Amino acid sequence: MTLSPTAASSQPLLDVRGLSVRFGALRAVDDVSMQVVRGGITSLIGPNGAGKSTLFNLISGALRPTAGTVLFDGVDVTGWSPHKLLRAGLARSFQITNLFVDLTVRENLRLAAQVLESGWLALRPLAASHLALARADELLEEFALQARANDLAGALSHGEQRRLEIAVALACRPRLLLLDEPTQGMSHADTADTAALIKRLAGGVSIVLVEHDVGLVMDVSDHVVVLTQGRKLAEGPPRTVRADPRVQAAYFGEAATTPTAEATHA
Ligand SMILES: Nc1ncnc2c1ncn2[C@@H]1O[C@H](COP(=O)(O)OP(=O)(O)OP(=O)(O)O)[C@@H](O)[C@H]1O
Repeated sequence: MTLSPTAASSQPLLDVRGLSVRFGALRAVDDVSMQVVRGGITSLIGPNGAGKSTLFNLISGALRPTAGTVLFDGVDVTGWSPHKLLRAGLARSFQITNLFVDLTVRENLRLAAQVLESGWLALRPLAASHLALARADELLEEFALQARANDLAGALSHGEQRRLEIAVALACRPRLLLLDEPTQGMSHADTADTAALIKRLAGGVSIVLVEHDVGLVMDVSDHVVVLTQGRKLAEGPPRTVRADPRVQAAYFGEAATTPTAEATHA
């Protein structure tokens, strides 16, 4: 499927308008609007339970909103299935890895890349899927996973699995990539590598990042959106958001005023 390129390139790639969802009485996401421009990294931060993953679920089609719209490249994609969104160029990675642990690393990438192939080609035997195989090999190289290509995904280290997860999400060459806590559970070294990887990827794909590591967010982001209790509290460039007293009070707390935190994140 191709989205009609009616929009000027100055139009936001993603335009979320008044998005809401309730779970019973809980307004998990409450009238949130945000825009993602083409290129660069937009991060979504907020305390536990703020609604970050739920907002990702609404944007990526895993949940249907009770109100609001999602425009992707000018097209109303509200309520589209994750698969349909993926084919349109919107992919996501998950907080908990979503790999086929009993398949090899290359197989995981090849299966993900098959979305690239349309119509009858996709029904051909897997071995004949040349495009997908070529894309898998490209990603193995790009993500420095060649040495692990024939190992089961379940045998990878946690850091390698998270890296593979991002590679899988990129297999179909999306225009927008939603990354849900890519450094969760990672060592300090793996986190630093992931920050560098995210920066590098942003040259080719627009990224929306949910991340608890505020230092990483302030380092890699072009734009930061802060959620609390399902609502948008603030947004702007990292420095501006960091300095916003409402954000400091609601999210950063005391740490934001300490010299160490300022030196690290400002
Ligand atoms: N399927 C669901 N059913 C009921 N309540 C839910 C459901 N999913 C999320 N919630 C609730 O919605 C609120 C927002 O949760 P969400 O996971 O989006 O927050 P978050 O900002 O991603 O948190 P965290 O940083 O801990 O991952 C929380 O109160 C959570 O308990």
